[in-house]
Amino acid sequence: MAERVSGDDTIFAPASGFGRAGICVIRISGSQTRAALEAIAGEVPAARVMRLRVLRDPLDDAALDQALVVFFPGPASFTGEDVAEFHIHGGLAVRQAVLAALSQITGCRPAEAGEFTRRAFLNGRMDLSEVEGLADLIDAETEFQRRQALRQLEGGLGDEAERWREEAIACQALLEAALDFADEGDIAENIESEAFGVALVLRNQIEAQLRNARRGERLREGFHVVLAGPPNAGKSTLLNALARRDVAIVSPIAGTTRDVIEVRCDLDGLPVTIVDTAGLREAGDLIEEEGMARARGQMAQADLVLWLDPADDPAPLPDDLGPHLHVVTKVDRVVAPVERGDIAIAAPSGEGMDALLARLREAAESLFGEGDALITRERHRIALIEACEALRRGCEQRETELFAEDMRLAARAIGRISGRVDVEDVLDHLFSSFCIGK
Ligand SMILES: Nc1nc2c(ncn2[C@@H]2O[C@H](COP(=O)(O)OP(=O)(O)OP(=O)(O)O)[C@@H](O)[C@H]2O)c(=O)[nH]1
Ligand SMILES: [K+]
Ligand SMILES: [Mg+2]
Repeated sequence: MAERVSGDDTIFAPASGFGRAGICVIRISGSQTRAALEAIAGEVPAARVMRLRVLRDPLDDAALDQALVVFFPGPASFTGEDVAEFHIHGGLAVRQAVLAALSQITGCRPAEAGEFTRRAFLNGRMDLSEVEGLADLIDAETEFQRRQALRQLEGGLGDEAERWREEAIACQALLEAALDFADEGDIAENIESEAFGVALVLRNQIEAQLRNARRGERLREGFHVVLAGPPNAGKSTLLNALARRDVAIVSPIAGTTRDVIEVRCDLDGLPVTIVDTAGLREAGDLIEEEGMARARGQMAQADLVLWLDPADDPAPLPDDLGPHLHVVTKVDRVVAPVERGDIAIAAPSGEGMDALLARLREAAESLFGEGDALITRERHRIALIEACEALRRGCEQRETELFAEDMRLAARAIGRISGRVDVEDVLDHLFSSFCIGK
């Protein structure tokens, strides 16, 4: 990532999506925000009140657009700095003209991806877990993802982690007090056993959340369903039916699909990624071999494999299949009722599709489970596992000093969640995942 020119720069960028639209919001943040408002909108409007203004080119005073203008003085703004928004007409030429006008203001430059949010973090307006919640909210594709992201943006994880961190610090303080009273045996012992109790309760609370961790992470990423089976089993036909669009090539030629094709679907709010793969068989050219290797790789990582087994040409289930549903396809091609498998479908006519969807939903729900997970990223999980380890080790120490040191380490590990410690490595990665203007 490029070095930032200077922390004092005033940055600007369109905050709404690209392309032609009714309105485009251009956001400005930094010490030159007032200057930019005066130069382009003619005045600095009262705080947090929208005003209709003609925007003008600061060089020749030519009108650029009619816009709604709003000013958020720092520190009570999104970034903590002076912030303004121009709600201009969303045409490409209008946007270009206003951005060009902003470039002419001394100290103003276009923002990098995530730079507004980075400033909000650095100015203490959001903690790291809230920044992640914001990133997830912008990326949320389904209702469940939206809810989880919003909870995190509102501090669901950050507040809890802060409470845990304070408990660990309180425990460390108790142990240090016990050291001070080391000469008076009873007092020291009582304090130490109180610390022991605090550490134990804390560890139980964190472990309870860790049990939900995979669920939170999987909800962010989506439930992974892999379609597998012999060539011509109807995998691509089923993918197209589930995606409700023509994503993959379907043909009567065995070995049509070679690459892995992924489609993200919304199953009543649950995010599901459906993966189509190359048909598995003995023979094949080099490309087909590679396709089958990829198919096997996908099957190994799947949350659920749908093994497709054509009614008119039975394909036995592989031995080492993990969680799966045995789906008999092309049931319209046989006269006798199908006696094998978990479910029977004919995707082109829609037969059995409602039942298949219900089974998929059941499987996804049992993975995602009930209730709300706080932990949504591997980063959180690793920090909390480390904290639990320090809490456990501390309780087993014979020396009070070592017990206290482990509590300090536990607090430090928990502190990584909100970005109080060791954040630099996370920051660049996280902010670069944002769009420009956020
Ligand atoms: N009659 C009938 N034909 C089907 C059904 N499902 C798929 N087909 C046909 O079966 C053929 C193979 O379907 P595909 O979806 O390409 O099969 P595939 O499993 O993706 O095949 P590969 O990509 O080659 O591994 C196509 O001609 C489909 O139209 C079905 O339920 N009934
Ligand atoms: K085919
Ligand atoms: Mg196919």
